[in-house]
Amino acid sequence: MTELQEDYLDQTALIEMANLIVSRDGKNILDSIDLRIEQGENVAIVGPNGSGKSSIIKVITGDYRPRAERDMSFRILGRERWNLPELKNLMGIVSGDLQFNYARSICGFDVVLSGFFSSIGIYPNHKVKPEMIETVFEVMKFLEISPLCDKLISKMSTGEARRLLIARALVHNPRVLVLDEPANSLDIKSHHKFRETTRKIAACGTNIILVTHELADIIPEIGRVVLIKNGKIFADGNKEDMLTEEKLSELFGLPVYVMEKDGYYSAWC
Ligand SMILES: Nc1ncnc2c1ncn2[C@@H]1O[C@H](COP(=O)(O)OP(=O)(O)OP(=O)(O)O)[C@@H](O)[C@H]1O
Repeated sequence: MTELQEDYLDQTALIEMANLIVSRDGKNILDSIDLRIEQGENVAIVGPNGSGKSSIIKVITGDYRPRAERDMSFRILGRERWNLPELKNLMGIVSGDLQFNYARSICGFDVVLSGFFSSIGIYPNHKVKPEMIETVFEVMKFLEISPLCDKLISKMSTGEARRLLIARALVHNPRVLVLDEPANSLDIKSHHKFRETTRKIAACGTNIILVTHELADIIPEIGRVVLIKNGKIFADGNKEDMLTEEKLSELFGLPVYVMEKDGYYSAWC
């Protein structure tokens, strides 16, 4: 854990948003969002396609700026302003966009190593220190992906590449791992492996913020679910109270059936 991280180990919320609005093309894609996520809390953000889930993540990562309304506030660990290296130390991000950027010939080891430089691959100007190399080996071992060291990411399966990108996100030992639709296009076995990986990370005390429309992605360690609809928070609370047939039917606008088994949920209609 870095000094910066230790400084913030208090009761300050991890993320606080109040009356947060984001507009694009004259439309509020996020509208009056009030959201507080505590340190140590694992949260899933669930909603239909286009509801605003990824936009919330893009606000957190600084890619989208909220509108400067008078009563708007947005803080991460109590602070309104963060520079990129600080945010990078705090959060690891895995998204589909990132995987698309990596669709070329870079070996697994370099993909993970490039997490230290927030780059796509390793370049001559990167100063690679021995402790970075050690960390890459450690993280790959922890995630049980050491055999992917020499394999080109362009030749990996989607599941392998996804776990590699999680390793890339973890090299800084971040406090928070943000997963945006992480299990898209994974088959049943890869999905299982992915969930086991996420559980292992959560067990080590890393906060998980998961964005998904797939209930099966929500690991038992996630206790809170925020439902998003049309850019607004539709409901927010304990997983058991949110993942009900009544709430999900209203969220998706059609009758949804839900089943729970061993802490995992699935839904169909
Ligand atoms: N840069 C942008 N310019 C214009 N519209 C945008 C932009 N980014 C997002 N939107 C719109 O905002 C809405 C919310 O998008 P967002 O990607 O946050 O949804 P989502 O819930 O993550 O969807 P999905 O599940 O399909 O990934 C969508 O209608 C989308 O078209």
